[in-house]
Amino acid sequence: MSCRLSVNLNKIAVLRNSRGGREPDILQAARACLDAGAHGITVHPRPDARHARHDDVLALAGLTRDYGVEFNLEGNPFAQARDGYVGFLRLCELAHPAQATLVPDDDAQLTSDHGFDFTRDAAALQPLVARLKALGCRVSLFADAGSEVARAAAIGADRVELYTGPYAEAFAAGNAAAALPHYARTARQAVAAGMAVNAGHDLDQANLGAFLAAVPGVQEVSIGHALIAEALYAGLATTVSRYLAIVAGR
Ligand SMILES: CC(=O)[C@@H](O)[C@H](O)COP(=O)(O)O
Ligand SMILES: NCC(=O)COP(=O)(O)O
Repeated sequence: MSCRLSVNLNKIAVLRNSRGGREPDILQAARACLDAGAHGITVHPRPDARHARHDDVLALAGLTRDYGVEFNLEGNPFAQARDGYVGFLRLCELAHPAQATLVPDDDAQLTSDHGFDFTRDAAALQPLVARLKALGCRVSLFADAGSEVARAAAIGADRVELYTGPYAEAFAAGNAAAALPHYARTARQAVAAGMAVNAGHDLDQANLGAFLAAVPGVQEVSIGHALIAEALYAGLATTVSRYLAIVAGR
């Protein structure tokens, strides 16, 4: 099966949140991605609500249900509920995402930057994975290349999502050939343990092809930061032309 693309809309929410109000509208962005053929939508709400918020999650859950596509909700299942954030498990109970991707990032992190330590975290993860599966969610665990992914299967995970940040860095430095075998080996181990493989973080139009060519069996990539940046460049010329037409007609 070919790889599926889930578009992460966190950055649309960041831009909107920077001004308050509704623009850019995360639902309009989601519709544009899905109308263009994207296979699903991802968001990664964080407890401080700097990205997608609780209301975005519920609205996107409805929209993706209407489109009949996958909604992938990412988050740290250990983060405490607090003002404005009900906690990841509760959010999954409310939104019923098709896929829940568990990511061990803490509040101080700018963005996700590592996968789980499956040996250390197994006992804590197992009941949470079971609860999510009882809700009907496919469960994916964020994993570093080279980590003990076979243990993720023992925890009950359906998939692992390979954290591709280090690959993206290596690619930018011209060292992709050194990094890719670690990802390929980890992907094979995951499949041998009975799971499927997703991948994400800092993937872009430049580095994605080489990754998919080298890493077997990747079923889904979730891409946000670079995709939204690339979309800005792709759309700026058209948009500037439209403004020029308006000011020229004054
Ligand atoms: C798990 C992962 O890698 C993504 O959810 C990523 O964290 C999204 O990017 P931002 O943190 O920049 O929103
Ligand atoms: N799971 C990775 C994701 O959703 C998007 O990560 P990025 O492309 O914003 O780095």
